[in-house]
Amino acid sequence: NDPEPAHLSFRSFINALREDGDLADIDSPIDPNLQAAAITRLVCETDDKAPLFHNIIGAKDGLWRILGAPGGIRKTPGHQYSRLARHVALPPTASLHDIMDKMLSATHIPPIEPEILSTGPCKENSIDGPDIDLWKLPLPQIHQSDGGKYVQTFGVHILQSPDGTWTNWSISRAMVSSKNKLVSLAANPQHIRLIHDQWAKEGKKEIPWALAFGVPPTAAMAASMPLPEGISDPGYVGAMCGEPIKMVKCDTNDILVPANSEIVFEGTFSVEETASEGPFGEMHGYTFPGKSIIGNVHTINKITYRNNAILPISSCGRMTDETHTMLGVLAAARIRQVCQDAGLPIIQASCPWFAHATWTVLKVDTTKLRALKTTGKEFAKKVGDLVFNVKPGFAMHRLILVGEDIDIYNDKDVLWAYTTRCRPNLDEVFFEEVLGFRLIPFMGYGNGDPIKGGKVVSDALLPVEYTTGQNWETCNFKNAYPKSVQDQVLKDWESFGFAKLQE
Ligand SMILES: CC1=C(C(=O)O)[C@@H]2CC(C)(C)c3c(C)c(C)cc4c3N2[C@@]12C(=O)NC(=O)N=C2N4C[C@H](O)[C@H](O)[C@H](O)COP(=O)(O)O
Ligand SMILES: [K+]
Repeated sequence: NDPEPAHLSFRSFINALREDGDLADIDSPIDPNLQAAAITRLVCETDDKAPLFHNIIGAKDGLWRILGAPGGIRKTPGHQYSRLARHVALPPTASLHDIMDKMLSATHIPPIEPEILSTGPCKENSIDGPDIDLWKLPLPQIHQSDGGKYVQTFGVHILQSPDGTWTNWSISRAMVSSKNKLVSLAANPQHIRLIHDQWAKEGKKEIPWALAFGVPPTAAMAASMPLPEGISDPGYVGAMCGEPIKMVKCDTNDILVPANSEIVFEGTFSVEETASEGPFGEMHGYTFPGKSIIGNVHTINKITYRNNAILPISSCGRMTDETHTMLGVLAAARIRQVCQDAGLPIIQASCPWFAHATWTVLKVDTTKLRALKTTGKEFAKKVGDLVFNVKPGFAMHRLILVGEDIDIYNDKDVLWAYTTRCRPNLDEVFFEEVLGFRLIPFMGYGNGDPIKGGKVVSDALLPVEYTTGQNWETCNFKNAYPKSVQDQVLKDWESFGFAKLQE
């Protein structure tokens, strides 16, 4: 057991899940080829416990056990987001808004730089360059039609800008392309691509790189969040936690990795060497068999790992997995922050699971909105011009604006407002000149330009909310009857034979 708390140690996090009754310890022999990911996939589709596979077929010398669905949601009422909450030291009852607030909490405070230790648990075992043969490891096959073994679906890529002033953590998929190489998806506008291009401009051939698996959970959350360019994740996470993250230096380069990482791949990210990447079962729920693209190659020069190391995996696809609960939610969180920093009256943001991280719902403070003396058309254009031109907005293709009466974390509320208050076309502002997200099927496999346009701000605020405020009575039990009638109905409810009401 690690001395650090759950948000600072992957092992403590797993113990916390077990204490929450949110972990399935599986000792049966499980095949890393499809079986582990298939169990994880069904866990994601049924919101069940995170599976910890202790007996992976082919594992040896401590490589490896597998944890699935590290960022999944639960069906336990009031504890739906407890697995995410444990990532950021919040109680199991935390709401998505609380989790987003925590992840944004270091936005305007100084960083706390990491503490560099001489060694750590990630150094307990190692495999040196000439002995590295990834094919001998129990590599997971995540989906049957993936173009290769995606060993990387929840590790954190660590790269630095050429001048070393910026350290970036990010999650990006990577599959094994040879016995000591991976090939990753590193596309614009992601920072992994940006930093790659910075080194290319300096004429460098190989970029010092590390890929750390089983990092402190807060680090995995930051790696999944689009922080502003130049903001180093380690210092941001330190500021969020109120204490420095403990790091150690790689043996074969100067990259720092979290000291208690489960597994570390040390090596270089190639400026020029490419290989075929994909297809992969992606965040929007599709695999297009046989469709691969060109990815960039990472060469592994050394592997270090903890005793009985655990490889975390994300078996992503249809809702609900880490590409929705972390990629989507944390992009929405940053969109809220960007709007607030620009002085827009946005008080909350959400990323409904059914939209597979392509929609962000923005709750507007309509009192402040009315003070702007603006119209829906103008306001929608202002929001879109801002959000669709900054990195946090790149994956989102629809923004929906709603007023205070809508609980944006409740799908029924969001769809009620969208379907009844936003007149198609007239109440929508379209954006065809902004960066689009190729991975969405209507983009990459659609009718138009795969990486440009196809975005919209749907204004689900009625005109009266821009002038004098809501002038309607919602026709539901809570708003269409006097309190005395509601109280009587609730008092008699079960005695009339009706089922106990959910709180
Ligand atoms: C789009 C992505 C994936 C896909 O759908 O295949 C793939 C799936 C997996 C690995 C499961 C996955 C998980 C589990 C999580 C949590 C996030 C992602 C991914 N993968 C992708 C990827 O392969 N390429 C990519 O560009 N961004 C991805 N993100 C999102 C990024 O992490 C996020 O945008 C960060 O903000 C990036 O950091 P900065 O650049 O902002 O510093
Ligand atoms: K990041």
